[in-house]
Amino acid sequence: MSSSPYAKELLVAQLAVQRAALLTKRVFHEKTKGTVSKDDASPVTIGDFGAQALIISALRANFPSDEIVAEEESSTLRTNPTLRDQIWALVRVTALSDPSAEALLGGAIPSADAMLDFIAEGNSAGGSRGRIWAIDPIDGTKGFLRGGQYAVCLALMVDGDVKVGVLGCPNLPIDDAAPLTADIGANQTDDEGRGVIFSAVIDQGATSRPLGAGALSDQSKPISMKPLASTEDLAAASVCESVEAAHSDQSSAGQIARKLGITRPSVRMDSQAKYGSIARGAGDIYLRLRTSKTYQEKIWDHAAGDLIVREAGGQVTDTTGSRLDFSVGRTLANNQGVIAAPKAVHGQVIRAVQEVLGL
Ligand SMILES: Nc1ncnc2c1ncn2[C@@H]1O[C@H](COP(=O)(O)O)[C@@H](O)[C@H]1OP(=O)(O)O
Ligand SMILES: [Mg+2]
Ligand SMILES: [Mg+2]
Ligand SMILES: [Mg+2]
Repeated sequence: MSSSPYAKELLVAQLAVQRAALLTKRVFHEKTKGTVSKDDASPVTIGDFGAQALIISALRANFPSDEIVAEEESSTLRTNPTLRDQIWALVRVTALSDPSAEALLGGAIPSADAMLDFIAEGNSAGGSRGRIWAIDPIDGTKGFLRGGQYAVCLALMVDGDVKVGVLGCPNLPIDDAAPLTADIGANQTDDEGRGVIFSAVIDQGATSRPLGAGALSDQSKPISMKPLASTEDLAAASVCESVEAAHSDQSSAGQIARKLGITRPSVRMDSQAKYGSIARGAGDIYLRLRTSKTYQEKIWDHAAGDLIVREAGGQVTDTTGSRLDFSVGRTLANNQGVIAAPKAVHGQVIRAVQEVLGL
């Protein structure tokens, strides 16, 4: 193993994300996905819980004293043995089908109860001190359920700063040069040519590699944002935004694009696949404009993507132009929305955002 900073964290994170992504793919092909509604009416499936259990067990085997902020909690499973057992069966069969990374990932989870305990360990309050991992086991659960884009997301923060970010995107093309496709309508789950892991380590650049099983042979390729520099470049840019109108103000995004001279319709896709897509130059700009004054973005929805885009030559801020602040807990309480774009044009994009939003 190379001795560059965070080499072990990167390797463990990639293997854990890969294994969790295999689990989610398995769930997609099952008839019962165990979908239940959470208190906020958003869906969660056996895939979300199972992926979170696998990632936390891998982190615990390697970094026992790190803190973990993860999206899902285990309390509903403790009173729902049927759901718990479905997840347990899935976790076991996935680990068996991915044997070659066993040594690094710490061996099998011993029991269903131990699995629930792992899921529950993602309850850190976050903050500005020490090593904290952020996990979104399935980001874009709605996209996942409809066969569109979703991402398995893992990031390490140290003293509030993201140092390592990994995104597993099972339904994106492996080919970094493949054009963007909108999420709705197309079945994007055929295995052929799809499945990619984006990674970044602070000051070491960003990469992509195919998502597979087991050991990671060296197939990482450096990725970079498209080098937009001029107003003409901007006019040909493509904008990525959420599928869900409730997650981002699509009408303001349309006005911003027009102000920048952009003529192409925006590409709507679920999840942090948007960050990965612009980081490899398949898209150019990610706009996320808040729709409510009360919703606070969650750190697990942005930490990995933020680093991957910045390491690929992009700039990521909120609509006021401030960097995303991962140091204040489980949410981005200090930020409003997200604007990600190639460095050279980010200022121009922010000006258009502020004119349209009246900031
Ligand atoms: N009102 C909201 N504004 C912005 N993001 C939201 C909102 N409600 C939920 N989300 C989160 O947006 C993420 C998906 O983003 P995208 O639209 O880019 O695919 C999900 O993690 C989802 O969280 P949750 O898991 O709680 O549903
Ligand atoms: Mg969710
Ligand atoms: Mg999410
Ligand atoms: Mg999620």
